[in-house]
Amino acid sequence: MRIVVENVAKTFIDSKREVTALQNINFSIENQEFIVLVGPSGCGKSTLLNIVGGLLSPSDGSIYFEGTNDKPNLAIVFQEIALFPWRTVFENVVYGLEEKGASKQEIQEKGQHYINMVGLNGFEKAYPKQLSGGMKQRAGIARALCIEPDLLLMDEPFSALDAQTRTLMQEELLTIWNRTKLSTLYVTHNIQEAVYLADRVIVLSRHPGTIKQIIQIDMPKTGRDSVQNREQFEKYSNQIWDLIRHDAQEALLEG
Ligand SMILES: Nc1ncnc2c1ncn2[C@@H]1O[C@H](COP(=O)(O)OP(=O)(O)OP(=O)(O)O)[C@@H](O)[C@H]1O
Repeated sequence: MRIVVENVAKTFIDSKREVTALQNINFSIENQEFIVLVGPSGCGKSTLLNIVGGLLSPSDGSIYFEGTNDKPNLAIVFQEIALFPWRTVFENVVYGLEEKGASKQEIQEKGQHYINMVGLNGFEKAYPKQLSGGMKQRAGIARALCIEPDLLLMDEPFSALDAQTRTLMQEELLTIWNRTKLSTLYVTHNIQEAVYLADRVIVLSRHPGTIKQIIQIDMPKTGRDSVQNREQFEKYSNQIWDLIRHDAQEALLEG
């Protein structure tokens, strides 16, 4: 499936003011592509992700899902994973499958498969309150993977985690992606995370949010952070930071 975002704009209107959060947004997500949206605070990253995910409607423009006649299957992972506290890890992970009316056998097999994939085997019967932040995030990812979505949407999924857990989760996400090759739209503030994960990075500018540049990361999907690749990794990181710096400074001053 290919996703086309065409001329999307979004204006929020409330009693006090009108905010044009996005304007003239055009890009595609090719089948099995990992796209990362980066940009300073308030540039409209989450708004765009929510529009592609169908949680918000655009004020203008359209999203097309090419190559499918059915309603596309989308899964979203947020920064704060909302697990059902009264359900075990396993029951949380298979929630979407149950909703779809999957058979008992399918629920059992897929649930276990994705729990194993995110490294939560042994914790199937644990409840969310017994899990660390990183483990909750893994459970949320397994829940999203379990419905085998056409598109995985992730909005700063690791930003509430400590730096070391975050690095490990990035590595695991890449391993999972190499196995599943799911088309993914991923939002982050973090430039290194973007260069580490993306096939293409979309850099947004703010007020209103428009696409400043789309950068193809021409590096193999494994070992990007290795010593041999350091120079190229830094080249991409610097290129993106140069595009964002001015807007980020403005965002800082505006608070
Ligand atoms: N429901 C809303 N009502 C009014 N304005 C909104 C609403 N949601 C977002 N905005 C505004 O739209 C702009 C983009 O917000 P959005 O949250 O998408 O940015 P972001 O890039 O994800 O920011 P951050 O990185 O800080 O999470 C901001 O100016 C924000 O204040």
